[in-house]
Amino acid sequence: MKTAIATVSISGDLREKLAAIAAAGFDGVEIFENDFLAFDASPRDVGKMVRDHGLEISLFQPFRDFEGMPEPQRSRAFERARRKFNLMNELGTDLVLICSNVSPLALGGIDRAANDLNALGDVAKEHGVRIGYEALAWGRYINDHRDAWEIVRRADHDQVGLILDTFHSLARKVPNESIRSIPGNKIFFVQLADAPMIDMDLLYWSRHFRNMPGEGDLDVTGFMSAIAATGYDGVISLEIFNDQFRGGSARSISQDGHRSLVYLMDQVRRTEPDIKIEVPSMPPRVEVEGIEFVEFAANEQEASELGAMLSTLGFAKTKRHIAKAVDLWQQGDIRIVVNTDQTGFAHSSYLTHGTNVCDIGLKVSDAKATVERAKALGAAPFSQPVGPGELEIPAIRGLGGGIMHFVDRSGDLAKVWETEFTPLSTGANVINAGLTRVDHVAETMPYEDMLTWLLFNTSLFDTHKTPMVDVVDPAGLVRSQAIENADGSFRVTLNGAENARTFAGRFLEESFGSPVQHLAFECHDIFKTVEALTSNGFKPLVISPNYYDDLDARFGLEEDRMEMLKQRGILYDRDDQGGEYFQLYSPTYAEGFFFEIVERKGGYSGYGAANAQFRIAAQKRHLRHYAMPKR
Ligand SMILES: O=C(O)c1ccc(O)c(O)c1
Ligand SMILES: [Mg+2]
Repeated sequence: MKTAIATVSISGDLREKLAAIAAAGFDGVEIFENDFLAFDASPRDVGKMVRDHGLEISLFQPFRDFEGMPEPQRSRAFERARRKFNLMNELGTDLVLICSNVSPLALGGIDRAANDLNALGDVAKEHGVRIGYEALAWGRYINDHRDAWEIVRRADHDQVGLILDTFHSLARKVPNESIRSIPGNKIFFVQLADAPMIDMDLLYWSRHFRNMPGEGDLDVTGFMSAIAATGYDGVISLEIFNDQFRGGSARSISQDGHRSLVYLMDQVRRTEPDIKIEVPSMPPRVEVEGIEFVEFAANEQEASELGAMLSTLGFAKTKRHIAKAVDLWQQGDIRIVVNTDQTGFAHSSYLTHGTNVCDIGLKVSDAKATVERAKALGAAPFSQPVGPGELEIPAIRGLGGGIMHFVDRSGDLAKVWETEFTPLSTGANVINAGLTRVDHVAETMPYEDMLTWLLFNTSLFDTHKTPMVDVVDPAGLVRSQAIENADGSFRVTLNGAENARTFAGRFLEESFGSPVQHLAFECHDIFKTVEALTSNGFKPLVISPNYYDDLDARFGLEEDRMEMLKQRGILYDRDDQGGEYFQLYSPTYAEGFFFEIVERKGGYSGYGAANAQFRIAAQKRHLRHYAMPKR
């Protein structure tokens, strides 16, 4: 499998783009003509620059409005093509993409187009180049790969083949199965892009909203499986027109691109086991069974404030690490680790971000295999020296500067809490509040990084994404999307902040990019839980009475029930099947970190999106009214 990416897909000038593309591990590039035109080096020098980066020019594109023109435009188009073939010779590439004609002058007619391509095939042969014909979804007459293939078939020329682009085919819902009858050697090139399902003009959708395979909603895997079935063994190339990518980090977008291709081909291999697909073998997507622990990095002072908050939530400090200043707090199946050690990763995380979640431990089916798959997908393994009596726990670097550890049921790893920790005599008079497990981990990132997070999580773990929802903060929009496994034992919400004045954006800025902004714990009887919390001295976030008036209007709850919610500051939601969701929020801590307590009833599977706006407004009021702990 040879991989490539079009230069349009990422930001920078041509030199910056090439450096990022090479670093991400691609074999080649599609030179988008405008990137070449805007660059001030000769075609020969550009060709050399590409090869000096260890890349090849897999394709030159696009050549527009060629087939089916009347005279004199037809002759002009041939002349134009000759000029570009000369340019390709100098660049050192032998394949050009001709996209279907969009000109109002075009005459149409399948045989006319086939004849033109056949005649151009002769010219191409003189120059030692090949032509690939692609149907644009908005082409004037040709906008379906089945018609483009018919033209290529009738052109019947060795130099003329078909280029398939997932976007054009899937956006128009052309069945993937139609690809299987095309001979693989007549497919000259394959371009891949995904896109979110939005009802929009095709051209606008294509030019602004494409994203990497796996980041959108199109069946790119089905498409690629059909391609694989034709015997195609050429380049697979990303051609992504995306507004955020154009302005994003060239390095990280290129890395995502490479990850998306490895992930895609791994999926294809699993759905088409009989087809030979060259992709490094790797373990399948990892089954996550739950969250084993969440670790905070802190200093002594802030650890005691955090501890006070945990106590009001009903956690007990149960264990201390055998060698380090690391405490374990527990309630139900929840483990919170508070690390104030002056050495190691947690300490450097504290120095960078202040008190923050620096590490998340996941319970997985196979911890070693998780790291192996992560490495195959381009993630970095993590390790630090282990002291006497400590275990080597498989780990990787996550996004946003944190790390992730993986434990499974096998051998020593299952006993890490007994091996590395010694029990403390708690004695404290904290009342257990009935919190049973981590319901979800909520991560905040700049909006333009959301897809990176989405791909990272869904390519590594056996999870799916939920539809994106808009959350209105008084200062701007926050987009929110969840990643979950099938039984809900692993849920992460991604919250993309559009600006730094939103509650989420402010947290990111103040914490220097620390991603985990809140932890939500599950309980099974929120009213009982509140009783225990109150005895522990917990003070919930204060919600506006207006919220409860509206709640009453919307759901018509019984009066006492309504009063109970209002008195206790509990937010409420109900789905169409009658499933119910109860949410209670802690005050904010430090730079806007907080805890949430939720109860799900009757199969409610969402996150209370309808309540988020009112919760955020309350949190912002809280930030204004109460002095935050200073450091
Ligand atoms: O948007 C376009 O014009 C355009 C050009 C070339 C392509 O390969 C393509 O898929 C789209
Ligand atoms: Mg294309």
